[in-house]
Amino acid sequence: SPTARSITHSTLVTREDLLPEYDYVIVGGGTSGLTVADRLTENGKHTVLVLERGLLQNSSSVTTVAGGISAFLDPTLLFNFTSAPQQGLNNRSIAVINGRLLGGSSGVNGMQVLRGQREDYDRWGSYFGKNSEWSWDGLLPYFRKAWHFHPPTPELVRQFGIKYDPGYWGSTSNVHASFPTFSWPALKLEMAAFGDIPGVKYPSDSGAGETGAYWHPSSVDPATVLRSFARPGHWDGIGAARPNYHTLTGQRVLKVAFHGKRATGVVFVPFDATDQSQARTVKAKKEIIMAAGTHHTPQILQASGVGPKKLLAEAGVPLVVDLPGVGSNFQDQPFNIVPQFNYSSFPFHPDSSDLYTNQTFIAEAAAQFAANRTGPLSIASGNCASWLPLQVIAPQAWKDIAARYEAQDPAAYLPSGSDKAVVAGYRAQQKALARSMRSKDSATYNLHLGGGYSNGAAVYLHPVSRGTVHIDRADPFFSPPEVDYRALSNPTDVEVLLEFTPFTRRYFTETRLKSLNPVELTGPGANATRDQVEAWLRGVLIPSSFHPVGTAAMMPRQLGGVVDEKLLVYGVKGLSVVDASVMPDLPGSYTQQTVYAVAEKAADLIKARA
Ligand SMILES: Cc1cc2nc3c(=O)[nH]c(=O)nc-3n(C[C@H](O)[C@H](O)[C@H](O)COP(=O)(O)OP(=O)(O)OC[C@H]3O[C@@H](n4cnc5c(N)ncnc54)[C@H](O)[C@@H]3O)c2cc1C
Repeated sequence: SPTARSITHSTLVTREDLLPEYDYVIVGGGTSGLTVADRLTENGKHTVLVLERGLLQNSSSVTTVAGGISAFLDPTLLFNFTSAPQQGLNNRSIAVINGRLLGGSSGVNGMQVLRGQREDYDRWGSYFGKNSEWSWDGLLPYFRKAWHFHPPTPELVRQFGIKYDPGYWGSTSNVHASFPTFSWPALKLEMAAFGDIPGVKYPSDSGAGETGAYWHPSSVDPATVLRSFARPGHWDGIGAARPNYHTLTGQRVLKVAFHGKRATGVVFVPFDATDQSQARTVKAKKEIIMAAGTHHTPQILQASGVGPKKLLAEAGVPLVVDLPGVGSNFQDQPFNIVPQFNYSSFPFHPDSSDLYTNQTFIAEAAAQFAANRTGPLSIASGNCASWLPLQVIAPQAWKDIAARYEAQDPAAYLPSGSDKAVVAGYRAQQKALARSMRSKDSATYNLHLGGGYSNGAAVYLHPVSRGTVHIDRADPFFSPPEVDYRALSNPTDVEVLLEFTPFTRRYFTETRLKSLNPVELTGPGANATRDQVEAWLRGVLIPSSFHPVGTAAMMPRQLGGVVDEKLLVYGVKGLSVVDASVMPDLPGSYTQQTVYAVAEKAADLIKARA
């Protein structure tokens, strides 16, 4: 049975084959970059070059669905660097994980397909006033365009009561969202247990933009049961008919070249170069499109002279435009934030741990998958979870938490010396996020269900601490970016997280799950004081669920924005950003579905000004 997909290449060129000039040069052939490249080359009118740091990788670690982590465990597919020591986390440094291959992080992610709540996208538009085209209604057509939805099998629907509504999805994209053919029996009870908690809803579809508990698809092609990602979705096979589309892999873009304030080209070197002796420049007639992801897009912009004046001066980079927002407003979603619970009476068989411990079950599952690509090995990293508002998880405390947060001096917990535009932007976010904290329709807590006798996989969806991504002042081009999550730097994040543990305990021990005799295994202990819980959090929390956003935020320039509503970089011409870095703040979900939708919209914006 196939473990790797056969590929009809799009046109992979060598450095020697490059044209001297393209209409568009796209920096980064990842999730957003390949989506935009596909759409810009469709009508044959524009020449496009994609420059990608990684290689075309098609090993089974990329394509395998089962468990959803084989790519994540393969270091050849990932960037390899660590964050700044985190003061709020006992000075621990954290691995900064990103996909480094053609297809980017969509080629290594956990394949969970989720979108945020309506309010998230309306909030983005609100930063521009009342008439912004960025809104839930404005993005819904792009969510539909971005995904080809395949409903769950009738058997799975019957067994688990899965609700879905194809009206929230499309069926034309080559990026697929589908369900496994099998799921773990315990999930039915675990999902039902959320209904024992006042205020938890069961929306009609995971894509309805609502809070609650729901089943969601995975980015898996149901025809092959292999990972569906940006490369097969937007690149494989399309190039032969598109001589206007070139891709060059294994190249590290160092900077954007400018003529005055106009971006004219891109300077790049082979990925293993350690100096600029092999640097080449390729020109762009119309636009340079940044799609290198939330960590690398700000690095390249800053190294090009687009960023905070002071940082650039310290790094010896000549200034093109002082844009203090480049690399500020950095956000990701913390996990490892609640105790682990194990059920001591667990009548369900099989369960997900059987795939690791039960040799007979493993052999049967492998045989079933080899025979018809069904069964437990068709599950990626899971398909059901809850996405809950603060007032559901903290019915006593939410009002005070929101009020204290809103009353904060906006500069108090930003990096000292933050530019006044960055502070003003944070003030705008603070007001909007305080509204989200009070809303029944905005999720802050996520508990992911794995179908086993052990659980505690919570994610904090809307942290209010803000970090930074900066060039290494000593070596802006070849050193990795300095990534500082500044985790738990804002005390509101501690206040919110202190509510997560008691709520999780409530879910396991005060709902129908009580019948399974859950035991709290890890964590601060049921009798821990708030100080002890906080100390425990600082010792274990991981500040990234691999959902980084915000470092080239789409916000007004006077609010520290980097790109406008058309995704054009302020203060220069011919330069745009289309990746996750443009999200001004996090959606109440994981990020890939939104990245694809934003990229689809970006392609339309770029075509409209062609
Ligand atoms: C391990 C992991 C698990 C995840 N799990 C999920 C999940 O289950 N569900 C979900 O919704 N989201 C998940 N995500 C997040 C989601 O995949 C990302 O939000 C999304 O793919 C980001 O898309 P992007 O276009 O912004 O960046 P990317 O897809 O990362 O693309 C950036 C590209 O730019 C290239 N690049 C970087 N620097 C340079 C340079 N200097 N020159 C040339 N090229 C460069 C990179 O190699 C990469 O290919 C996960 C992410 C990771 C890393």
